[in-house]
Amino acid sequence: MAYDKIIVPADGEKITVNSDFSLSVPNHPIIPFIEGDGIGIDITPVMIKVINAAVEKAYNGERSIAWMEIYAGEKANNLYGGDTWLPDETYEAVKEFAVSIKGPLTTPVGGGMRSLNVALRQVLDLYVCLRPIRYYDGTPSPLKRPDLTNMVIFRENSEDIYAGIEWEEGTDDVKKIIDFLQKEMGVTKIRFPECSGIGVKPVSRDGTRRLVRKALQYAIDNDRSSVTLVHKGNIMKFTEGAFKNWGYEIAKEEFGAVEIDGGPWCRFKNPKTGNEITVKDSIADAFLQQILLRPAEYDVIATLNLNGDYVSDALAAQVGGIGIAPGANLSDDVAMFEATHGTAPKYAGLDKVNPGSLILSAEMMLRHMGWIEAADLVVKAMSGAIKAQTVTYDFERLMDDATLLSCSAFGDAMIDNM
Ligand SMILES: NC(=O)C1=CN([C@@H]2O[C@H](COP(=O)(O)OP(=O)(O)OC[C@H]3O[C@@H](n4cnc5c(N)ncnc54)[C@H](OP(=O)(O)O)[C@@H]3O)[C@@H](O)[C@H]2O)C=CC1
Ligand SMILES: O=C(O)CCC(=O)C(=O)O
Ligand SMILES: [Mg+2]
Repeated sequence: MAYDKIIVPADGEKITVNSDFSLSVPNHPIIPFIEGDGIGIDITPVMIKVINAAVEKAYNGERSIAWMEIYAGEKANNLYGGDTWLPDETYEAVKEFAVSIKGPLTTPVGGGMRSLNVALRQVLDLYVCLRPIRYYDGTPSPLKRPDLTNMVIFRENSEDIYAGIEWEEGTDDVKKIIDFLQKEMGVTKIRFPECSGIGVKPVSRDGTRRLVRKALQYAIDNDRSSVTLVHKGNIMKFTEGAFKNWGYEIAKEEFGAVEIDGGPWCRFKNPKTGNEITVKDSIADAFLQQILLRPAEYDVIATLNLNGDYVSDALAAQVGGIGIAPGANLSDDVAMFEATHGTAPKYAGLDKVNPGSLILSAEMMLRHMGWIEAADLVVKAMSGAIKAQTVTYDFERLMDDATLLSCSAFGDAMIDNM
C-alpha cells in the first residue's frame, strides 16, 4: 500500500501472518509505532532504545527492528490537519504490518471526541485486551505479599458500554429513546425521565465466546490452574449474567469441562500437561476485594470491557502501579501492544515517568514475535534495575533508600542490567 505521510523504512521487511495465524518474522521486521500524547513523548523513545539494546545483545546484530512511525492523536492532527486524529493510513499500517506498538492517547471527559484507543481496537476488531500482572522482586507495594499476585487478564475489547451508544440529557434523541422505552417497552423505572442521559450496553454470545475461548486456550498453553469469569450478573442479568453463562457454556462445549459439585464451577484436564484447569466465576465487587485479600486463588481472568478496565488498574496497583503494567490488543491476525496507563498529562515532557509499562508491552511484543531471547533480556533488565533500587519517582517515593532516576535514566539503568 502507498502511504502519504508514513515513511516505510527501506531497510526493513514485513512480518507476515500464515494461514494458521502463526507469524513469519524476518530478521529486520518493520514495526509501526505511535508515539502517543502526553507522556508518550517521554516513554516511547526510551522504549525504543531499550528494545534495540536487548535485540542487539540477544542476536549480536543479526536481527534488528526497523521502527516506522505512524500517527494518531495530537501529532496526527498537527501533521495531517483538518481535524484528523486517526488517519485511515494508520489503521492500514497496523493491519498491513501485523505487529505494532502504541503510546497512550488522550480522550476528553464528558464531551468531545470518543476514544481513539477504543476506535483502534474496535475498527481493527482487536477483541482481546491481554494484560498480565506479575510481581518484580523489590517493587514497592501496599500488600504484605505482593508476590502472590500473578494473574493474566483477558478483557473483552470490542463491546459493552465501550460501543459508545449513548444519548445526552436534554436532546431530542434522548427524549425519543426514553419515550420508546416507556411507551413501547413498558419501562417504568427511569427515576428522572425529564433529565436523564441514556447508555446502551451490548454484550453478545459470539463476542463472549471468542474472548473466553482465548482465555481458556491461554490457560492450556501456559499450564495455568484456573480461569475466573468476572461479571456483575446479579444486577445486569442479560449482559454480564449472560457473559458468565456463555463462558461456562464454551468451557463445556469446546474444552470438555464438567461441573463440580452440581456446578456452575467446572473443570477439565489440560490436554498438554494433564493438570486440572478450574473454570469459576466471581461477581465483580466481591472479586475486587478477593484479589487484595486472597490473590493466590486467582490466575487467568476473563471479563467484560468495563470490568477489565477497572480490574487492570486495581491489579497493577498491587504489584507496583500502572508505571509497570503492560498490555496487548489482539485479534487473530493483528497485534497492537500498549501500556495500561494513559497520557498522565501533568508529567508530559518532564522526562520523569516510569517507561516500564511501555517497555514491558514491547517485551510482550518480542515474545509474540518469537524473539524470546530478547524478551528474556528485557525482563532481566527490569528485575535488575528494580533490585538495584534505581527507579523512577513512582517507586522511589515508596522505597526507603532508592536512587531516583529520570525516565530516560531508568531506560539506561535497564540497559546496564542486561
Ligand atoms: N490506552 C490509553 O491510551 C489510555 C488513555 N487514557 C487517557 O489518558 C488521559 C489521562 O488519564 P488519567 O485518568 O489521568 O490516567 P493516567 O493513567 O494517564 O494517569 C493516572 C496516574 O497514574 C500514574 N501514572 C500513569 N502513567 C504512569 C507512568 N508511566 N509512570 C508512573 N506513574 C504513572 C500517575 O500517578 P501519580 O499522579 O500518583 O504520580 C498518574 O497521575 C485521559 O485522556 C485518558 O482517557 C487513559 C488510560 C489508557
Ligand atoms: O481510551 C481511553 O482514553 C481510556 C482507555 C483505558 O482506560 C484503557 O484501555 O485501559
Ligand atoms: Mg484503563
